[in-house]
Order: sequence, then structure tokens, then C-alpha cells
Amino acid sequence: MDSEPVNVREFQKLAKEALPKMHYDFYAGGAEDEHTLKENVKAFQRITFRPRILIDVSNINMETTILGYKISAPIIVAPTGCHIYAHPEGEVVTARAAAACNTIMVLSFASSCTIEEVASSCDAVRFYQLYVCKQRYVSAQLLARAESKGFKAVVLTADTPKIGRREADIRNKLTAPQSKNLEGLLSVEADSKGGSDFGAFASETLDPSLNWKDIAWLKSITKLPILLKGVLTAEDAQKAVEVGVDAIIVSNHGARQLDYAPASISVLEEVVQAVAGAVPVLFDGGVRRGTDVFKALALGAQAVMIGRPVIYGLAAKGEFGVKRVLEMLKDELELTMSLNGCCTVKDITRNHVRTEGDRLRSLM
Ligand SMILES: Cc1cc2nc3c(=O)[nH]c(=O)nc-3n(C[C@H](O)[C@H](O)[C@H](O)COP(=O)(O)O)c2cc1C
Ligand SMILES: CC(C)CC(=O)C(=O)O
Repeated sequence: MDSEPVNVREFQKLAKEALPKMHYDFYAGGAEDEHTLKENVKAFQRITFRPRILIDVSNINMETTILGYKISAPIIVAPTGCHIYAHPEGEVVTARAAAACNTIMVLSFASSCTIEEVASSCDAVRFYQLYVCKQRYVSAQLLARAESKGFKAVVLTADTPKIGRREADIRNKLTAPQSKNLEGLLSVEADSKGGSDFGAFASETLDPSLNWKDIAWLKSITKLPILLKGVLTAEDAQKAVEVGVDAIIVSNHGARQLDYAPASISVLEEVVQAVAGAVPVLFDGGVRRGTDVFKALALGAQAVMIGRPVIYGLAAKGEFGVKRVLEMLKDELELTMSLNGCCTVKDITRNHVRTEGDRLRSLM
């Protein structure tokens, strides 16, 4: 592509050109037939607006707060592993870009850079994403390090008791992650049996016995607020509130875990209704446009998290690329708010969107 990208999707093409196939496929891929991967994006396309007119939109304010922390717009950086494949300096660069955009980055447990490197890269509010390992002391130690380095919340990813079947990674024989955080704590060597070493490492490391009772364990080892990531049903949303998490993240892990899990946006409202305002609900999966951000907010999300586009920005143009991705989404959100007649994020309501469900109900 000769010209500068004009939207977030165009960064994907640049990233594909910039990266070795094995690493591009790791970032871009989903589980099995990638049905959910496509649905995450397509389901947004089935939601339309009910824009309101003749509202003074000369001043738009996108600011919001997450767990009391002010951010410039309801768009934050999702936890994604292995940024070193996209940029030689890895997550440190992503962290700087997020900070420059006045937003929160969630640092992945599978980050290439250490917690300490990211913490000292720049001043910003950051959250830490936790996987629970079979060797629980590893998770406990990493969380303690994040807490001592000023991370403000822990995102417990609950949709990965085992790693999803990512066939591109198996075909490419993806190598195990380079994780400086784990040095001295855990070996990344694993027997892939001819498939992906990355998958083999994850299978040997993730604790499939993790269950609802372990939220009490997590609370016993940290004072940080807990966000539970991977909720897709009303039942689990209610349980999450009962066990006392501080926020819920509606997510299907960017369609990398269970294929034929629902598109995240298609279940957001179900979760929001079940939670009934008890805790904030965040959202991720398939957000590629400011219009997508608006739709998620209209269906009850407090903020959205961005996964792949951030990595594509990093791979294509480093810190500038991540900033551009976040700015493009913010600019598009601002315009979408203006054209829907909303001056602040609080003005965005359920009445501003029409979902597939609404259309079906209107036919009955
Ligand atoms: C390359 C890649 C690595 C990921 N690594 C993690 C991870 O370490 N922890 C986690 O909770 N989620 C991880 N995710 C899932 C993201 O946090 C997020 O749920 C997803 O990417 C959102 O969908 P999107 O990519 O369509 O924006 C990863 C996603 C991708 C694409
Ligand atoms: C399973 C992890 C080690 C990484 C991850 O969450 C991902 O690649 O989606």
C-alpha cells in the first residue's frame, strides 16, 4: 500500500506485509473454522442506528472513567501476548502509545517485555491480565510484581482453561512464546508432538481446574480490583456478581478459543441485563470502527478493548501506528456521536441502535 492508511482495517494489510507468515497468522488467526472470528465483525454490521437530529453537537466530550480512572475515550488496549513479534521493543512501545492517547493498556500475562520494563516505560494507569498456571505460585508472583509496580487492577481471563485449536499455528509449527517474565519461574520448553510449541507450552502451563471457588483465592492474594474476562452468558454474569468481581468483560477472546461461541456483540445486552448495573461491563471482539464502539456503548458497555488492530498498528508503524489506530477509532467515535446526536458518552442510549433482535420482535 503506497498511501497512509485511512482506517484501522488498512493497518492489517500493512502488518501482513511487514511480518513473517508465522507471526502474522498467530495474530490474525482464530480457532478451528474461524466461524466466530468472522461473526465477531459481521454481527456489528447487522446493527444499525436510530440517529437523532437537531441536537447541538458543537462540543463532543468522549471522556469516561473505568474503575474511577479517567480516560480520554471509552477505548482501551486489550491484553494481547507476544508484542515482540510485531516490534523489537514489544509492549514497552504499545504502553507508550496508550499513555500518549490517555488510555489504559491491559498488559498480557504472555507479554514479551517484563512487568518492570513496561511499568518504567512511562507514567500511566495500567491493568495486569492474569492466567492461572498449574504452578499457582507463578501466577501469584507475577501478580504481586504487577501490584508492586503500580498496576491498578487485575484482569482474570477465564475462557482459557485450555488453549483453543488454532490450526494456522499448528501448521506453521509456531514457536513457544518468549517471555522474560517467566524466566527463572517456568520453562517455556514443551513437547509439541510435531504441532505448535506455543500450543504445547500453553497446555502444559494453564490450569484447567480453575473454577468459581478460585475467585476467593485470587482475592486472598491481591488487593487489586478484579475484572473477569470471558463472560458470554447471563448465568455466568450473575455468578460473577455473586462472587464479587469488580467488573465483567464480555469477550470470546477474539474468537481464538471456542469456535461457534457467539459473536461478543450479540450477547453483550444479555450480560448487561443480567448484571443490572451491579458492576461495570466492558466489551471486546471485532471492534474495527468508531461506529462499533458506539454500538457497544449503546448496548450497555462502559468501554471497549481493542485487540488485533493495536498489534497491526505496532507491526506496521511502531508507536506511531498504535497511536494512529487509537486516534482513528476516537475520531470515528466522535463523528458517530455527532451524527447520532450525542454530546457525551452518557447521551448514548439503547434507543440509538436497532439490533437483529429488535427487527425480529417487530415482525412478531
Ligand atoms: C495475538 C493475540 C493474543 C492474545 N493474547 C491474549 C492474552 O494473553 N490474554 C488474554 O486475556 N487475551 C488475549 N487475547 C484476546 C484479547 O484480549 C481480546 O479478547 C481480543 O483480541 C479482542 O478481539 P479483537 O482482536 O477482534 O479486537 C489475544 C488476542 C490476540 C489476537
Ligand atoms: C494462551 C496464551 C498463552 C496466549 C493467548 O491468550 C492468545 O494467544 O490468545
